[in-house]
Amino acid sequence: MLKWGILSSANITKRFIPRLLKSPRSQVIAIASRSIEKAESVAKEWNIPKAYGSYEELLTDSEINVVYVPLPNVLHAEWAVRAAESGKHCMVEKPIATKVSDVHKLQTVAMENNVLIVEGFVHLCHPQFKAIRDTIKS
Ligand SMILES: NC(=O)C1=CN([C@@H]2O[C@H](COP(=O)(O)OP(=O)(O)OC[C@H]3O[C@@H](n4cnc5c(N)ncnc54)[C@H](OP(=O)(O)O)[C@@H]3O)[C@@H](O)[C@H]2O)C=CC1
Ligand SMILES: O=C1OC[C@@H](O)[C@H](O)[C@H]1O
Repeated sequence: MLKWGILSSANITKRFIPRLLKSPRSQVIAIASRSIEKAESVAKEWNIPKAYGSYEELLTDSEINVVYVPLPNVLHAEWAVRAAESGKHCMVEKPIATKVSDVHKLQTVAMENNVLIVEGFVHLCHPQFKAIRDTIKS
């Protein structure tokens, strides 16, 4: 079972959380925000059991085994590293990082901590790219 912790009350969580709640393989355990009031408000909206007033606190929750990182792009690598170092798998919003050196760091930290770090690269599944692939093949 994927037991998710969500880092922030980003707008995209309004689209991500309802999809997760439909998945039989996922449970949303906690949400964190820099503001405990915001975290509690999002938690109440979606019946998420735990709310934290800092991202650090969420990463200490041993019930969570995968973290969703929808922070501003420049913070993706830092928090993916911190999640991996806390022993948690990580799904990072696109772009996974803003520097090639950070991508290399993510590869290293994932291997060292035996976790997966994946990018939520929505465009791979977009119909327009399927159409391009189909056109190239034909
Ligand atoms: N896959 C997809 O289809 C889409 C992906 N995205 C990606 O998702 C990510 C989030 O986008 P979006 O939802 O628009 O982001 P928002 O600006 O709505 O949210 C980002 C959140 O990050 C937190 N945060 C932490 N530090 C800062 C800071 N210094 N300044 C501002 N916010 C901060 C805030 O949460 P809090 O206050 O709760 O701590 C804030 O709500 C981006 O990486 C974007 O590229 C966006 C749209 C679609
Ligand atoms: O990456 C994206 O894909 C889906 C869009 O709705 C979103 O605005 C964009 O950031």
